[in-house]
Amino acid sequence: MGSTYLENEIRLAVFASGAGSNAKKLIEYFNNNDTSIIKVALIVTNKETAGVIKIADENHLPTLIIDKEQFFRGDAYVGALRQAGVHFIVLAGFLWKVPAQLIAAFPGKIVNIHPALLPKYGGKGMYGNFVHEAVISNKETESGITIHLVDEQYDHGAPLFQAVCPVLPDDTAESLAQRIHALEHAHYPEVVEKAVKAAFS
Ligand SMILES: Nc1nc2c(c(=O)[nH]1)N[C@@H](CN(C=O)c1ccc(C(=O)N[C@@H](CCC(=O)O)C(=O)O)cc1)CN2
Ligand SMILES: NCC(=O)N[C@@H]1O[C@H](COP(=O)([O-])[O-])[C@@H](O)[C@H]1O
Repeated sequence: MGSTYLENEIRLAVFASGAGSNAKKLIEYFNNNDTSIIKVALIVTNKETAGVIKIADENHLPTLIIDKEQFFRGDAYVGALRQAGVHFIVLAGFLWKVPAQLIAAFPGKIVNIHPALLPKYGGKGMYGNFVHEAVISNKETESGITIHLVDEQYDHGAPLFQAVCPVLPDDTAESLAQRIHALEHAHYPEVVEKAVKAAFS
């Protein structure tokens, strides 16, 4: 994957498995801002049907579609990410566990957004509407988002930011997801910007 890019750019790879609404907000925040040296440079997905691919195409961004064998038992795509000049990784609805090899290649430079108030409602199986269904089932009166550094366990890395929203008595997983998405879109880009600046300061 050939790339030409400005030497002073800090290049992000956004990993996503789904619709990509967070990826879209990150692209709009960084790539539509002429004063930012931080840019989304690559979209990485494990799903050939992911909506995030269309978002990448609409924004003239390259997409890397990864497979399990190389990701978990090969080089974890470290070579391809280096060739693309990637400096920092942002997980945005990515549904595979990032392997130790990739974490080691980007120490302190991988962040994730989780649609709940960790440490509750995290871990294997806790993604998408499964999270919101568990929150509602447990009659929680509030939920929110957690943005954290990524370590080798799911949803275990150092927290960077949390925001809270109410859970209403008549909420469904879909209505709560909509409220959570609004929090994500409002906060993720700025928290990513702060984390990237801290990593490269
Ligand atoms: N090493 C890490 N990798 C990932 C983390 C992390 O914190 N450390 N966060 C996840 C994102 N995530 C929650 O925020 C999450 C995503 C997916 C799962 C999960 O249970 N996945 C299933 C597979 C689902 C599929 O393939 O469709 C599974 O592992 O069985 C839990 C949490 C991203 N990676
Ligand atoms: N545990 C991981 C997890 O559930 N991540 C969640 O996936 C959604 C992706 O939405 P998007 O594709 O529209 O950005 C987001 O709500 C994100 O918090």
